[in-house]
Amino acid sequence: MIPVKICGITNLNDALVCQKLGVSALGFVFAPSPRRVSVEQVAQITRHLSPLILKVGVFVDEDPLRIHEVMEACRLDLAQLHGAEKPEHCQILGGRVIKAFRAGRDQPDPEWRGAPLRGILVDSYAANVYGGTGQVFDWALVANYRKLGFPLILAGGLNPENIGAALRRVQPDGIDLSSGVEKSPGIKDPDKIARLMATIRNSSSP
Ligand SMILES: O=C(O)c1ccccc1N[C@@H]1O[C@H](COP(=O)(O)O)[C@@H](O)[C@H]1O
Repeated sequence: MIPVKICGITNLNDALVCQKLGVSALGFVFAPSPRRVSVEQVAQITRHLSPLILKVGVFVDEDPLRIHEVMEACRLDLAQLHGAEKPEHCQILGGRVIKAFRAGRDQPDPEWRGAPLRGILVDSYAANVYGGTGQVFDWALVANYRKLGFPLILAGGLNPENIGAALRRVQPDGIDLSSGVEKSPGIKDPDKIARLMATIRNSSSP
């Protein structure tokens, strides 16, 4: 089954629901967002989670030394970078990085080839917002980013209704959802997550 990341977790209950439903990774947003969380909140949540689920911090143009501090304090496995960060950032973070590109907006410049990354994420572009837009982009644009040669995570407006089509069309190495599985900004909807996981499970059975 394809690895699933649910982003914008703000409370332990939502995190435990995701863990129980078989989600592979949880995202915590440390950038301006209706889903923004503090270091203290995330440290409290992650101490109750299985060591076998990945914990990911989401940052926008944050000082890499600060990111490192936050990752240590919150026991995070990876940093997901949504701003104008450069490959040097990823080096400082020991390569424990997923770099986000906004489809059609951020160019997959050659400087990223061979950068110390675990993978790239392709998200939608919306003016003045760095993520969590709830908007789908033209999936044909993914081809441009695949050329960088990293495992590719698809994001941007995914939800239980469109996930089947997205998997068939893009065949990503992972998917990332935030607003499409919420009741309201920052509060997840267990029914939507259960439907999402059931659809993915059915679409990956032989
Ligand atoms: O979720 C946020 O609020 C957010 C804020 C700033 C940067 C990234 C953010 N989340 C990431 O945005 C994409 C897509 O979200 P959506 O499914 O379209 O709502 C995803 O990669 C989240 O990790």
